[in-house]
Amino acid sequence: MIDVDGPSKNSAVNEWVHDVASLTKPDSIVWCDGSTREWDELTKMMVSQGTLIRLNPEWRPNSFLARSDPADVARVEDRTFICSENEADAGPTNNWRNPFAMREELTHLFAGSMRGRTMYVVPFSMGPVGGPISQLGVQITDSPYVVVSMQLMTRMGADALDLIEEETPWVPALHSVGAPLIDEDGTRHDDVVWPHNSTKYIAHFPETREIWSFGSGYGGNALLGKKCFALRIASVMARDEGWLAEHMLIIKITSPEGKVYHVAGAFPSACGKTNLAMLNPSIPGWRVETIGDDIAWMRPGADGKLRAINPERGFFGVAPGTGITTNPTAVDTVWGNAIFTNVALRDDGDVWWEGLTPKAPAHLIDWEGNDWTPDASTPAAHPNSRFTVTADQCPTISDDWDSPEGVVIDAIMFGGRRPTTVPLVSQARDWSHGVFLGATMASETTAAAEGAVGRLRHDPFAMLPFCGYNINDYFGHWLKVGEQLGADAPPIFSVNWFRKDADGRFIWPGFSENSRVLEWIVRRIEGEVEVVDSPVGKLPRVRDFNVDGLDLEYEDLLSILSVDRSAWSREVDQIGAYFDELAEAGTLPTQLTRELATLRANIR
Ligand SMILES: Nc1nc2c(ncn2[C@@H]2O[C@H](COP(=O)(O)OP(=O)(O)OP(=O)(O)O)[C@@H](O)[C@H]2O)c(=O)[nH]1
Ligand SMILES: O=C([O-])CC(=O)C(=O)O
Ligand SMILES: [Mn+2]
Repeated sequence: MIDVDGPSKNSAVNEWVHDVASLTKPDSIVWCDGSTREWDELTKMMVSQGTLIRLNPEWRPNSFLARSDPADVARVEDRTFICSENEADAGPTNNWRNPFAMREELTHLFAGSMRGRTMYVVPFSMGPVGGPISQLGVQITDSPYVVVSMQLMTRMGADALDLIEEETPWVPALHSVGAPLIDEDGTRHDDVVWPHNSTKYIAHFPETREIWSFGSGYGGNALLGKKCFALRIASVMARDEGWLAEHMLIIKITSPEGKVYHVAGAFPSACGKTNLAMLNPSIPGWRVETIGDDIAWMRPGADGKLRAINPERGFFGVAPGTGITTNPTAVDTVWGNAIFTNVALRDDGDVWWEGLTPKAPAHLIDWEGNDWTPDASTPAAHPNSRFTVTADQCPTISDDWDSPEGVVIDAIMFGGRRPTTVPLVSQARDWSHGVFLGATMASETTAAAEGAVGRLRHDPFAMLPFCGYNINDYFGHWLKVGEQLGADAPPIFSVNWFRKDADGRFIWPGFSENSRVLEWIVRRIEGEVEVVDSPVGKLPRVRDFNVDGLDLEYEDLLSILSVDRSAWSREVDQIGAYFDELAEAGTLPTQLTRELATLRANIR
């Protein structure tokens, strides 16, 4: 029998751990302290079990490769549920389940699910430990891979546990891979390299601020501080408390004049946040530093300005396409102390993925553990393969990246993967138009989630898979925050790096050249450049756009800086249909229908 007297000062934490252990029946319980020793022991154990492969320390010290089961490689959106008491509160974009029914179903699944395994208790802080915007949680998991990943991705361990006093709010986050090693009749099985269950549930209870995740060991399904807490549960907290929990990067920009700006940007999964967060400007005199690459918590501060923190401690970044030319900063960041999941293994014991170097090595072991040569018909690394590493290893990390009060946000960007229609950059006329730009974002799907890739879908605010409540109310909440900020509300911009030509090639070179767009945004913040008014927003005058040294045909630049009226006329119809769909399951703010009417009138 397990003792209820746990090490937490909060009796509810100890009781919950006790109750979960009684339900899941692990062999043992370990309270994680986040120490180097714990990391060393767990990684060593996983190497001996085959879950991790130690990379050659000469090239990649203290680093590991994990190969997941091919059936557990990405977020599972169709298995993700918002279990609010009323279905209407989950809204038109979420899968809903009755919380009582879901709890019952999950209780059955979790019963005995940790038999033969160790149950780890992982206290963590999202945001700097003890910070005014930070939040505390405790994850229970039977996956040591999740424990070491949480150590890189959150402030995990003894310090976080210490802060959870009897009355301190904390979020319980329960996780099991759902692969017990002992049957009910007592038969013991051998473990597999990547245990998971073909039945998966990523369940959220917004009213009681709880997370239950079953059956997956991968990324956003299993590292519960990230998408489940810092976005889905936090978006509900933010609605109730007047702040914003967003799928956004945060950067610090220093102009040649030495003036500093902080910019936040929402892009859907695998659409360029990490790359922009680590941008190496191609234009002289400009500097970009990293604050966050995936999540921003933003709050109107005492001075009335919008302040943001990155609640994470590390990066869980897309590997393919991250290379020495596209993102040398990320390549430098992962020099060591990193976990790589589903990338390829080189013969010299280092890692490789498509796009890391221009030429593939002559021989590799691919992400499924098979021999691979450059003439293979499948990629060596899975398209959603990832690196996990702490942010403090990033050479461009900003001094204020872990400032507990956060940084003042001077501009907000929204961007999707749009091969047509949406210009390279435009500025919203005002906050309400900016909310319309966020609400009408669409993007081609990527490998970050299970399902077809390259299908255009609406992804409002890049939050489609992450908003924990009714999206109509979420739009309303954004409008309210704007009203509160008033004249201090930052300007909002739409960007699109992904326009393609008739041959399917990207027109805009992207990556470090995106600094030219940032320059224009800064010039707009300063009121130094005029705009061209267009039906879709304020566009740059071509003469203001810095093209020095840029390898791009003038015609091509014009095409991505202008409005294609016939494409926009189709877009308006699509937005209209989407808004109708959303409004069937909630109250779409009238400001947004008005914005659409204005756009429709102007585009004809
Ligand atoms: N063409 C083009 N591709 C880009 C650009 N920026 C990023 N990408 C590609 O987009 C893919 C994903 O980019 P990331 O920056 O990792 O995406 P993310 O938004 O951080 O994704 P999540 O971690 O899934 O939320 C990579 O393959 C990049 O190479 C760009 O400016 N132009
Ligand atoms: O959650 C994940 O697995 C990775 C991620 O950032 C996303 O999908 O947006
Ligand atoms: Mn993300």
